[in-house]
Amino acid sequence: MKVLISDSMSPLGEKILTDAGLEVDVKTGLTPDELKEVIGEYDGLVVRSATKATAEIIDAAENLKVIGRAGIGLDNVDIPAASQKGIVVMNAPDGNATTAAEHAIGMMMSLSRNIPQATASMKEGKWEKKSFMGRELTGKTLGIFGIGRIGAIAANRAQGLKMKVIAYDPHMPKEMVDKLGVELVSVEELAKRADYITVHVPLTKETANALSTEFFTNMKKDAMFIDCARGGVCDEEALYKALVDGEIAGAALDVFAQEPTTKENCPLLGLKNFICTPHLGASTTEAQENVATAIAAQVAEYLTKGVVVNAVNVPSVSDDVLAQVGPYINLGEMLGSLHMQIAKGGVEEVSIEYSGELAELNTSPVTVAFLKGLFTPILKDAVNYVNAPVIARDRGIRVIESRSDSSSDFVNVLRIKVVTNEGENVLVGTVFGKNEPRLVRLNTFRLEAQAAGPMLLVYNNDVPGVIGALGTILGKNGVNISRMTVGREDASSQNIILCSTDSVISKELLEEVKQLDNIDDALALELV
Ligand SMILES: NC(=O)C1=CN([C@@H]2O[C@H](COP(=O)(O)OP(=O)(O)OC[C@H]3O[C@@H](n4cnc5c(N)ncnc54)[C@H](O)[C@@H]3O)[C@@H](O)[C@H]2O)C=CC1
Ligand SMILES: O=C(O)C(=O)COP(=O)(O)O
Repeated sequence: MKVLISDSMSPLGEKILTDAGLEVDVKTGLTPDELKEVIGEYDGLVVRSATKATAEIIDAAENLKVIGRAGIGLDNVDIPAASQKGIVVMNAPDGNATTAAEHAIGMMMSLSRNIPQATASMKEGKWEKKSFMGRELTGKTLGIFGIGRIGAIAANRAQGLKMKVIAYDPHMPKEMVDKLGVELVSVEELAKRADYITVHVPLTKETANALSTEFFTNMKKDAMFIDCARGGVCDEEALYKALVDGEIAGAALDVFAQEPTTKENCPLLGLKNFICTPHLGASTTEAQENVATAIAAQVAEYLTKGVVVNAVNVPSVSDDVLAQVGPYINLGEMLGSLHMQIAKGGVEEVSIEYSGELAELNTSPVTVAFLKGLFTPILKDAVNYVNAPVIARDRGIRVIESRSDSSSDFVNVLRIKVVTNEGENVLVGTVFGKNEPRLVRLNTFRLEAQAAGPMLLVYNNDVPGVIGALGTILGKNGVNISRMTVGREDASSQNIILCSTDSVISKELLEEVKQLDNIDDALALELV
């Protein structure tokens, strides 16, 4: 079998693949057309972030069985297209965390002491001692936006530099953050108190452009901003304005909305108080050896033995188990994703009840799939079918499983309650036919919904005219409703409406929907 390594990578990865008996070609810098031409020859493709494994490439990949990402982010891989072709997509989410955190600390020091600017000045033949007055880090406050793996390492290193560390992460329980010696604060407090802000969240629906004018205006005028996580989390136009208007003193970016980045597509590059690196967060020998060896071992294991490790689109279970519980794995993952999207506050406890015939099966892969679904909206590519239970444990989330052999209305029922620090939700699902997952209860509302793709969930009063008004406003905004289910609450005048739409509901449209008469609340949901 043949594997193509299409991005620059530690040679240790290639060695692992050839030692496993695979034929390996290393061809970096291929154009999309060149890749499309050769991809048909390969059973495996190993990438970093430069190669774009688009639907078109995947379509041309006649023999491809696995795509391995040496690193975390899978933004460059069309996962639904791969899943549709039965191609396993896997990543190596652990190997570069320390290196990425160190890069953020390096950026903080460079900003504080004007190291890049002073280097450039000396190289121009100048000796500008007075222009580059710096600032000490000791005693200053570092604010961490997203305290997961990398955020926690950055916190630890900053504490070593005698900094006070505060963090904002609405999905992290306070006790876990306390254990790191870090104070958990609101997003406003983070902006207002920190002397330096460093970003360590994935790009999700919730984090896209989350750091914008309001955040920068709340920051101290002499504070500095660092983002080594993902382009698109920080609104680059707002950052530009904040730097020019003196709302903040400096900024450092390693990641950009558009990469590769130039002065033409990113005016920040023209500012003196802005420093940058070309997505170097994971680029150390150590991290590259970690991720290359991990992904090569995973790809070799799959191609030679059929064993799936760290896949984001295929559960790690045998074919026998998959044949029995496969449809419930899809149901579990769907309920997990919906739960996180409707939950308010940080998750503390999950109770999963298996009833009916399902109670007699090996349901542990369903629990894992539920947890993967639960974390995907907030952690994105960092969660997979292997590490989801570990993430739950590390976040102090209690996972309680129970079984009952009776199920009221359906042959099989999966009932899942998620408790957060702000309340709880119950979702009930079942599988119709061979593989048709359905949501049949959302808290007290009974319904029968085929949840998929972009959706709009509306809580409304059960009075005439609501559906008409909703249809009109979506229609006016060019949003087509492909399916609509109304859920009734027993013995009350409340309804829910779940619409599947052909396009994603924008924030602005969602606000308009919320303003309609007799609508109490509305949420834009998405299942990918
Ligand atoms: N520049 C580079 O080369 C590299 C960038 N990265 C990126 O760094 C980021 C962080 O990676 P990890 O720490 O491994 O991920 P992680 O999944 O361990 O942590 C992410 C944290 O963000 C939190 N979060 C999610 N939504 C949030 C929100 N709306 N507000 C505040 N916090 C929120 C989560 O609860 C979680 O604790 C990812 O985007 C990853 O792709 C990772 C490696 C290298
Ligand atoms: O692992 C990640 O998510 C990264 O951002 C690193 O990207 P790279 O492998 O350096 O192209």
